[in-house]
Amino acid sequence: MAIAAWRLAQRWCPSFPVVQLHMNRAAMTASQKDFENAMNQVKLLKKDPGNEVKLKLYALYKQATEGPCNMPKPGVFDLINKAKWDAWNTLGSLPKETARQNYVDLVSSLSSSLESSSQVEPGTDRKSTGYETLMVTSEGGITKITLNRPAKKNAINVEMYHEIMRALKAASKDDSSITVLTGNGDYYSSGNDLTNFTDIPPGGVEEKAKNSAILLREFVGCFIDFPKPLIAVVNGPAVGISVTILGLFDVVYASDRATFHTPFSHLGQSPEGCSSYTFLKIMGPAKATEMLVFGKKLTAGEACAQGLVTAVFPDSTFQKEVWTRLKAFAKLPPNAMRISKEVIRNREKEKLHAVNAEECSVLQERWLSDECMNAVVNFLSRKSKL
Ligand SMILES: CCCC/C=C/CC(=O)SCCNC(=O)CCNC(=O)[C@H](O)C(C)(C)COP(=O)(O)OP(=O)(O)OC[C@H]1O[C@@H](n2cnc3c(N)ncnc32)[C@H](O)[C@@H]1OP(=O)(O)O
Repeated sequence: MAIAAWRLAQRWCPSFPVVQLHMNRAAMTASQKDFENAMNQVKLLKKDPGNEVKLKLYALYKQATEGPCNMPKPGVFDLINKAKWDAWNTLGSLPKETARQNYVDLVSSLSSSLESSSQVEPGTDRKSTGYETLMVTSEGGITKITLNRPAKKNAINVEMYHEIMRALKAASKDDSSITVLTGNGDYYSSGNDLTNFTDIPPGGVEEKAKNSAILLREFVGCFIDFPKPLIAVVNGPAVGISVTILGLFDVVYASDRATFHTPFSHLGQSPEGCSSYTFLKIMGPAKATEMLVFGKKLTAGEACAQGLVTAVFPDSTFQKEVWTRLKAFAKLPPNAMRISKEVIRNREKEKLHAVNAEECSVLQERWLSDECMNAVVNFLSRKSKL
């Protein structure tokens, strides 16, 4: 029974082994008082812990107070309640006491991780803390922004969109010469986190679509306006928005393990990241249509042949070869590089902002379509994958 509960808990809470350690050490279950304290602590958290954690907290709370989920499953379009139901239902027959303890432990690990992430690491000015979804370092003239949700294939949730914008703004002002974006783990990024669509505000799906279009426009705008050389180090497969914005990078290096996939039609969506303009310029309309309309997945070699990728390296030597080049670039005079980028890119900026605005407004409509909603529901209910 205890092993079953442990396995179950591991499934819904990746940090569970850590939590479990605390439990074993303390060899006790949380009292009702601990549980109530934890509930109060949640209200005091200074930072939003994100949807995934909120769903875990919800599920554990329900399990601890009501026991196993025996409510009828909400309809497919009732996205929020369905996500909540799924989270609770996943806990199966986890005993109430264990759920209560796990709730207390999760809140405690959450409070300490959110507190510590806002503290500056003593004795170093190289690693920027205060990011939940990224690792940001600055060293030897290179600011490196690493997408850091490997367990989710570096899917970009709302928090990550905001953090990337924050990191880019900081990098544009710091003393580095070049900026690099890469991914931690086996993926570069699986694109937009599809659970972003489940957090529906009081104004309903229309408000959600409007807010998402505003966020997307601002996000892509940061790439259009980024003033220093921006290099993508594509360490593995890239999907959706992580591919489209590559057209706004100055150089794209890829491992031969990387693939480039923009399955917008499959998802009932349409191109973003200015790809409806940049991809046509880079690879011509027919190849761009194969990717953006028909969702053709390119190998790194194909993406390189089509001009989206600058160079491809064998995965075994990828990091070594790429970083040797990047370190050499970072030694070049920074002002000359910035000004050259300005000369190359500036005349396109106005056009790119106009394209970005148009793409976002088309997408705002698309997100409300049955085609898009069905695709998201199918992914979230584990019925489909790319
Ligand atoms: C607000 C601005 C909006 C801008 C819009 C942009 C458009 C796009 O970016 S469209 C592209 C959207 N991305 C996808 O459709 C990818 C969906 N993911 C998949 O099809 C598969 O996960 C994968 C092919 C990428 C990987 O498959 P694999 O079998 O290797 O791994 P999984 O077990 O599926 O993944 C591990 C883990 O990660 C979760 N996950 C992966 N990608 C996403 C994602 N894009 N959104 C949400 N969650 C994702 C996956 O569910 C697994 O989670 P669990 O371990 O909890 O089951």
